[in-house]
Amino acid sequence: MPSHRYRDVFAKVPVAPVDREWPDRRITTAPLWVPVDLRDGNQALADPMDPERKRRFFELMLAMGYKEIEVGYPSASQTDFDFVRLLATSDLVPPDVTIVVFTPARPELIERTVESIAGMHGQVVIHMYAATAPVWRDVVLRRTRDELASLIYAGAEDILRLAGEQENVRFQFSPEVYNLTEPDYILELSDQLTKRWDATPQRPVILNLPATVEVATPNVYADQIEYMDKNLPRRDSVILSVHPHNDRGTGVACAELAVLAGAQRVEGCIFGNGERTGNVDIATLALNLHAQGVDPMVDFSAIDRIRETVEHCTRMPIHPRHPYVGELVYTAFSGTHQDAIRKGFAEHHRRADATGVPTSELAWDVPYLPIDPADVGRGYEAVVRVNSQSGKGGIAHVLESSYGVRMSSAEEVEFARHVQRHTDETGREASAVELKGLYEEVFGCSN
Ligand SMILES: CC(=O)SCCNC(=O)CCNC(=O)[C@H](O)C(C)(C)COP(=O)(O)OP(=O)(O)OC[C@H]1O[C@@H](n2cnc3c(N)ncnc32)[C@H](O)[C@@H]1OP(=O)(O)O
Ligand SMILES: CC(C)C(=O)C(=O)O
Repeated sequence: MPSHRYRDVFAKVPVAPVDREWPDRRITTAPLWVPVDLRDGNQALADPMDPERKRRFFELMLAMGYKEIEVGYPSASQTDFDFVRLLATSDLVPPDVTIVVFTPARPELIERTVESIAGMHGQVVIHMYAATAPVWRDVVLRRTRDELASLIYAGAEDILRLAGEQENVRFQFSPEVYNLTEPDYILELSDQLTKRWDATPQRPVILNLPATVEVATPNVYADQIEYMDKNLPRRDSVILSVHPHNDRGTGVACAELAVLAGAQRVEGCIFGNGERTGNVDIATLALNLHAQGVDPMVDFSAIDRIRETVEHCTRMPIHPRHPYVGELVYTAFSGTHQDAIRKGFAEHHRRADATGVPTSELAWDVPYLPIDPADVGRGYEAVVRVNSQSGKGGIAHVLESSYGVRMSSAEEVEFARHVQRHTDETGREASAVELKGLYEEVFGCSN
C-alpha cells in the first residue's frame, strides 16, 4: 500500500511544547457532557431525524439527566428550525437545561439562528464554528489567516449585536479541525473572541477544540489541550471543551486524556453516531467513569431502553460488541472465562452473606465482567452461554442458574463430555432448554 503518501501530524502542524502534567493526573469527577446527537449525529444520517424522532431523542436525553444539549443547526433546514421553535414556545425544556444551537460564521445564517431562539426561557448557547486548519483555510474557505480571523470576528460581532443583550444567552466558538491548526492562531482567535464577547467567570465563553478528523495518537491531542489550558488568555472566563471524532478508533481515549489535560466539557454522541466513524461515544465515556467509582452524573441504568430509542432515531443498529450496551458484552462462551465468572459470582454472594451488604451494593470483583450487568438493567441469564468452546463450569452454571440443577464434580465432568460431543456435532450454541434435555437423557432424571 502507498503509505508514503501520508505524513504524521508533526509534519502537518506545530505541536506546541508543553510541560505535561496530564499523565500523572486522575479523573475524579465527571466533565460537563453535551450530547450533539441532534446536530452532529443528525447531520451524518442518510435520513435525518424527523420531528417525532428529534423530540423522542431530546426527551430521552432529559430523562437521562443531561443538562446541556445541542439541539440542531437551525439555519440548515426547516425541520431543525421548527424543532428549536418548538423548544422555545413549549414547556419541553426544564429550567435547569441549557439549549445549544449551531451556526457557521455567515451573517444570514446567524440571523436565522438567533431568530430560532426567540422567546427561549432558559439558558441558550449560540455555537459558532469556522474551520481554522491550513488546508481548510486554503482550499475550502480560500482565505488567509487574517482574512479568516476577520470573518470570525464579524460573525462574533453579528451574534453580539443580535443576541448580546439577552442575558440567558452565552457564546461558544469551535475552531473546526483544531487538532491541525497552529496553536498561536487559536490563542489569537480566543483572545479576540473572549474580549469581544466580554467573557467573565459569570458569563464564560465556551472554547470547543474539536479533533474534527482524528489524526494522531491520543497523547498528542492531550498535549494540544493541556497547552491551551495553560496558555489561554482569560482562562477563568473560558470553559475549555473538546469534541473528538473517532477516525483512528481512539475517540474515547482522546476524550479521556483531554479531560486529564484540563478539558472541562465533552461533546459527543450517545453510542458514538456521527460523521464517518462517529463522534466520541459519551455512553462509553460515562460508563468508564462509573466502572472506576466516579459518578458520571447521567443515568444509564436502563441501557436497553436507551439503545432502543437511539436505534429508532438514527435507524442504525448498535454492534453486539459495542462497549457496555452490545448484546454480547456481558456474555462468555469460552470455558475458562465461564469458570472464572461462576466462581466470581459464588464469591460475590458469599461476601454479601458474610457482610450483610446487598449484592447490588457490594464492591464488584467478578472476573471478566468490568461492571455488574444489573447496574445497566441487564439480567444474568446471558452471562454464560454454551457452545463447543465451553467447559464443565459454564455448563453447570447454566443448569444451576436456569433450573436449580446441581451436579456433583464427577457429574459435571461426565456431563460436559456429552455436551461437548453434542455441540461439536451441531456446530452451534446449546440453549439452556437443550442442556436440560440432554441432562435428562444422560442422567435419566431432572434432579
Ligand atoms: C465539522 C462540522 O460538523 S461542521 C457542520 C457541518 N454541518 C452541515 O453542513 C449541516 C448543515 N449544512 C447545511 O444545511 C448547508 O451546508 C448550509 C445551509 C449551512 C449552507 O448551505 P449553502 O449555502 O448551500 O453552502 P454549502 O453547504 O455549499 O457551504 C459552503 C459555503 O460555506 C462556507 N463555509 C463553510 N463553513 C463556514 C463557516 N463555518 N463559516 C462561514 N462560512 C463557511 C464555504 O466557504 C462555502 O462558501 P463558498 O460557497 O463561498 O465557497
Ligand atoms: C465544528 C465542530 C464542533 C464539529 O462538529 C467538528 O469539528 O467535528
